[in-house]
This record gives sequence, C-alpha cells and structure tokens, in this order.
Amino acid sequence: MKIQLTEASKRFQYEWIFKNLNLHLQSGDSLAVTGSNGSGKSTLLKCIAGSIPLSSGKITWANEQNEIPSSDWYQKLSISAPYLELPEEFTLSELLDFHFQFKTPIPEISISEMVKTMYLDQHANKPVSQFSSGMKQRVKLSLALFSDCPVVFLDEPTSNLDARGIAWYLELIKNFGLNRILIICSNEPREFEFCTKKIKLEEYK
Ligand SMILES: Nc1ncnc2c1ncn2[C@@H]1O[C@H](COP(=O)(O)OP(=O)(O)OP(=O)(O)O)[C@@H](O)[C@H]1O
Repeated sequence: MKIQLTEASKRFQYEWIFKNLNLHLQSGDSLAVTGSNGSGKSTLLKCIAGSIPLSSGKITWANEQNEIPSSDWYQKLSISAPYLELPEEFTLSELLDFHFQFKTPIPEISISEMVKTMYLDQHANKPVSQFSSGMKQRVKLSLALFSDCPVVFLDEPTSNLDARGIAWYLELIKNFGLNRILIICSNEPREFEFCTKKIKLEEYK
C-alpha cells in the first residue's frame, strides 16, 4: 500500500491550513503529525482519508498493482479519534459483532482474545455507556488496530489513558500496528516516539 501527497494544500475561506505538503508513505511507515491546537492535524487526516477535498494538489492511494479510487479509500482505513463516538447502547460483545460486520477482523487473534487483550473480559456484557473513559479509549484503539486495514489513523491515541493504559497502547502498536501505514496526530512524544517519519504542520503554512 502506498499513499502519495503531491503539493497538497487546504484552506478554509481565506485561512491556509497547510500548503505544498509532499509526502510518500508505504506499508511499514508510521507518520507522526504534530502541531499546536488548531494547526490542522485533524483536517490533514480528513483530507488523506478522502472525507474532505484538498483546495489544491493531489492525494493518491495505490496497492501493489493499481491506484485505488478515492471512493474506496474508506474500506482500507480504520480510525480512532476523539470526535468519533462509539455506539454506547451496545454491550462490548454486541459492539464487536456490529463492527466486524463492516470491517474484517485481523486473522492473528480471535474475537475472545481481542476482548482479553483489551483487559475487558469481565465487562464483555456491560453496555459501553457504563465504561470509564479509559475503557472506551481502549475499545476505540482496539477496534482500529484489530480491523484488517492497511491504513490506520490514530488521533490523540492516549487521551484518557493512565500510565498502564499508555504502556498497553505501546504494546498494541508493537504487536498489531507496525506492518501498516500508521498515521498518528499528537503532541505527546510518548504517543509517537516509535514513528519513522514526522511532520510539523506549522512548517506548511
Ligand atoms: N469545516 C471547517 N470550516 C472552517 N474552518 C474549519 C473547518 N474545520 C476546521 N476548521 C479550522 O481549521 C483549523 C484547523 O483545525 P483542526 O481541527 O484540523 O486542528 P487540529 O490541529 O486538529 O486541532 P486540535 O489539536 O485542537 O485537535 C482551525 O482553525 C479550525 O477552526
């Protein structure tokens, strides 16, 4: 899998969010996108995901053989972000059943092993609405990384996680994240110190 940004630029009205961004990513690459609040990290993710258009420039996704049309990018992509809510009326078991009707689970582990890996096996039949914020964050990250997608976006991955949760996140990335294209939006070095590439959005204004 390859993602190429060529002179990618985005503005809202008269405000440039980023300009002339060139980037080449392939499977195995992990990219940290850093920048202050409001610098445009989430906007860049949305452009790369194809959910909002660039103002100028080009983004292409390709597998080994062919370019992938932008209408199909979402099939290759899983996302964990603070602004994406879980359907909280489901129990965790129901949520996993629901989620994996749309995404293929990774072949390495079974659904019951996923629940154990989340340290939520005691809570599988509890509605997600009753989970703590840290438990919900572990569910969001797990859904993203346990989906068999070649591209994974993680926006502020350790928000709501305590020290044990952060160690759990780093282990999850090590075990399930590193053979994909991983893009992490963050200003917390501990969330992205393993990344092979880094961009600072303030440098693209
Ligand atoms: N739909 C929109 N219309 C107009 N302006 C927008 C829109 N979406 C975002 N913006 C503006 O784009 C800029 C970048 O916002 P964005 O959410 O991408 O920043 P961010 O780096 O992810 O911020 P944070 O770290 O606070 O999450 C902000 O000035 C924001 O107000």
